[in-house]
Amino acid sequence: MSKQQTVRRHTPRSIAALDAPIVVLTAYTTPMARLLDPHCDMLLVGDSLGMVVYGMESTLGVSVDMMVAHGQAVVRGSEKACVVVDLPFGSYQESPQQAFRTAAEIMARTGAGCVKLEGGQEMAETIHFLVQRGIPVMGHIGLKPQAVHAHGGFRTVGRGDEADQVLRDALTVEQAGAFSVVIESTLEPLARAITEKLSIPTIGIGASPACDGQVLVVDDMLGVTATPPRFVKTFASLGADIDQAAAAYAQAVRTRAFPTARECVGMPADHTADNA
Ligand SMILES: Nc1nc(=O)c2c([nH]1)NC[C@@H]1CN(c3ccc(C(=O)N[C@@H](CCC(=O)O)C(=O)O)cc3)CN21
Ligand SMILES: CC(C)C(=O)C(=O)O
Repeated sequence: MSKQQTVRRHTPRSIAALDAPIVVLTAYTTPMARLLDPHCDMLLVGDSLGMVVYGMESTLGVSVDMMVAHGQAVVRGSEKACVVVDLPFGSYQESPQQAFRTAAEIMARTGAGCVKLEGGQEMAETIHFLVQRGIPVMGHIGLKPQAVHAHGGFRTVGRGDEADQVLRDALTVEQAGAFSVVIESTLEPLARAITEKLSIPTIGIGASPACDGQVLVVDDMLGVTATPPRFVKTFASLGADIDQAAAAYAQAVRTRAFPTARECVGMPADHTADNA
């Protein structure tokens, strides 16, 4: 976005080498990417955009073209953060070859330097296939929203016997060559065990402070989402601000308090002078 060449963008390699807590937020648009970029190590163009931006009930309806459009927007609006784009439902699960074609298309069309895909052991072969061919991959284990129907809803994963499977997932994802892994909606002891066993950074969402980094959906942390997941902390109340602003605008229009001369194009100078 900028003409200066001084800012070097984070890469999957430089992210994997960070030892401080890693700061990640989702972003879906250029103006939001511009605002978040100075503060984040990574920006995730998550397929959560189907729910957050488009009002879908799950992420299953998100297409490659939607991910490309929003991926392009976020790459344009950022210069320092590593941008990672989700592979959407149905675009990679069939085979490693299908995953490669989708990841290559997304990276070629957006300029993003890596992709994220959901899955543990069952996706190890696919992750390995991509990584061997030059595509850095971020894994995603625990609650996998694209498997919401198999999970039986958006719920905590890794209670009891399930914990062993999630730990195996983590180890195989690392072995397959992922540079980092998202852990979603798991209990603290499991997230801690995984983070201790892995040498790649773990990025938690609803997965405790034991992780190497944290990610939240930006609309959730800004207080825009009507009913966010329980693990969210809101750092602003933009939903309330927008409500107030819309109410003030509506009243100004209805009372003709807006626009005044200063907000009009091409008004004579003697009219605008009062408001200058
Ligand atoms: N706005 C938004 N924020 C997210 O973090 C998010 C999305 N959308 N969409 C994709 C996935 C789905 N995620 C979710 C969504 C809901 C819960 C949730 O409501 N969980 C319940 C607990 C339910 C249970 O354990 O039975 C909660 O109360 O937080 C969790 C993760 C996380 N991701
Ligand atoms: C919730 C995060 C981790 C995600 O995968 C998404 O935004 O789609």
